[in-house]
Amino acid sequence: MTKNWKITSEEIFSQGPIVPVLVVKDVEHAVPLAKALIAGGIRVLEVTLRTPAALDVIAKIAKEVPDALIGAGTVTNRAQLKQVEAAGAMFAISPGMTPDLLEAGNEGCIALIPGISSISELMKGLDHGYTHFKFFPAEASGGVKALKAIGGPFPDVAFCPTGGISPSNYLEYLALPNVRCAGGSWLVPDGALENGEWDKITELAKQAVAGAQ
Ligand SMILES: O=C(O)C(=O)C[C@H](O)[C@H](O)COP(=O)(O)O
Repeated sequence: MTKNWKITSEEIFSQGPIVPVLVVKDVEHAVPLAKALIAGGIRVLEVTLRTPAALDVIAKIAKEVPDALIGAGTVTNRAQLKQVEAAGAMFAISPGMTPDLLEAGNEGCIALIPGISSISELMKGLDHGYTHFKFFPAEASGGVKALKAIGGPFPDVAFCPTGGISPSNYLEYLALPNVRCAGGSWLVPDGALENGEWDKITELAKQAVAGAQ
């Protein structure tokens, strides 16, 4: 299935091993946060639609931090996909999938990475022409063992697991052949963001990236 996406999901997955999942309440944090993560060696950013500021945060990063590959998380329906695309997101990630969201993703201009946590969902996604998925909630859905098992019948499907990933387990995920990158909120602890501890965020990013090399 040919898609009109500006950047493919494979290109997004191959930018680096870590995808920070960001919950940003204050639009003033957008640019310094993005710059702090980029200084730490991370390029792909997932700003979740969990706060009223999220669309403005995406727009600001898209405009002011050209080095970032800015995407939106928690995109659960067609309307949100349109909104994040208009805000300047270069990709969208969903914790799950619906037939309508999958169709909207195929019709849209930015890559959609649907979320799955079962084989049947994976097969629905494949039927709609998707090959790159979020595996969510990763730890609660069987974690590394589940992804290893899924790799048997579906060796060509690529995953970005999130949900319960931390410094203590992300390397086990990244060691799997069907895992291209791992995502999570651990890189930007709430306190560090609220207090504007940009150096600390850069340091956490550097450690995570260095560990994965
Ligand atoms: O908001 C979304 O769209 C999600 O799909 C969920 C996030 O990816 C996870 O909540 C991150 O999980 P933690 O790293 O355990 O905090």
